[in-house]
Amino acid sequence: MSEFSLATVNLKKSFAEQKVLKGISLQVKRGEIMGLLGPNGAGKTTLIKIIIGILNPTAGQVKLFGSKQGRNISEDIKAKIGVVFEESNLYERLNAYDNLKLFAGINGVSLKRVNNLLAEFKLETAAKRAVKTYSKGMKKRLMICRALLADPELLILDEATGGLDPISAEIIRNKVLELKKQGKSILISTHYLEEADRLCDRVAFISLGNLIAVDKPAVFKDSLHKNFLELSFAYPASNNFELSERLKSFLKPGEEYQLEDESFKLWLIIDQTVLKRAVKLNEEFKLLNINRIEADLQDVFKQVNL
Ligand SMILES: Nc1ncnc2c1ncn2[C@@H]1O[C@H](COP(=O)(O)OP(=O)(O)OP(=O)(O)O)[C@@H](O)[C@H]1O
Repeated sequence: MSEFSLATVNLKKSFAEQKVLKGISLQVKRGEIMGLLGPNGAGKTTLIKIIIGILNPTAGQVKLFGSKQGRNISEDIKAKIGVVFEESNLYERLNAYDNLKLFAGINGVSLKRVNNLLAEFKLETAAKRAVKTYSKGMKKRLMICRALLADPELLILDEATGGLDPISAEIIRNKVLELKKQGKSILISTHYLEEADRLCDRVAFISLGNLIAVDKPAVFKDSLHKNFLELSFAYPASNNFELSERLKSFLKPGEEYQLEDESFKLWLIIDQTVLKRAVKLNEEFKLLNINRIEADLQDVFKQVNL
């Protein structure tokens, strides 16, 4: 059994003169949640379409569960993959139950599983209502149910969590984490960096068809060395010049301050001396607020896509 559910090897794709993928080699391990991040037009959807065999690559290879794929992906491999795209693939006039029943019939899946999925995704009470009356979040939950009918080993979500209400987003997130616990692999393409940070074991940054970097979110964030204590102190705006001079002499290189109406803020680098220095300031000024500021994936995204 291969360690990887999915591997692409130097995958390239051109549409006429436009080189959309320029040699992507990406691996998703079993039991791993991999995030695919990148600006609009980076090539994320094209990559996913090649992985599941909707598009053929111009060059390179896709390996699924250890086996090299040719032009057509075999039916038994297809059955191990569930995919959710941004656009709906549901029958709007049918209700949720009949939608799933239809696809369950095609895939030889039991009606018990249909009922279980509707319950897990909190769609039981609406199951007999036409899908056209559903909210965006409910439709998305149903699309995921559809993708999970055949209990796939690899679930691919392309922009599947965008613009959802918090309840639907939470149901989907919890389900993704549960699937991971069962040893399934999940590839998520998303613009929601906070979500990628919370969910993904590793994230891959794609820009202009190149794979820029792949690593754990924490490794990317740590690499930015953004780790500050943000302190706010009260200060009557009487002698700003004197205060500025005082703060300039206090701050280390890389630290900053900002004067506000009745207060000032400063950002101290978190190191072994930070608490001692914060206490010293607190003897001089009245402390209003204290926060820890760390890099997030938004900062990493900006850095990577410069
Ligand atoms: N069938 C096609 N024919 C021609 N060009 C295409 C085709 N499909 C995609 N492209 C182009 O390939 C580039 C990458 O598109 P893709 O949809 O893969 O990006 P993406 O990273 O998924 O973007 P987004 O985040 O906006 O969904 C875009 O410039 C797009 O116009």
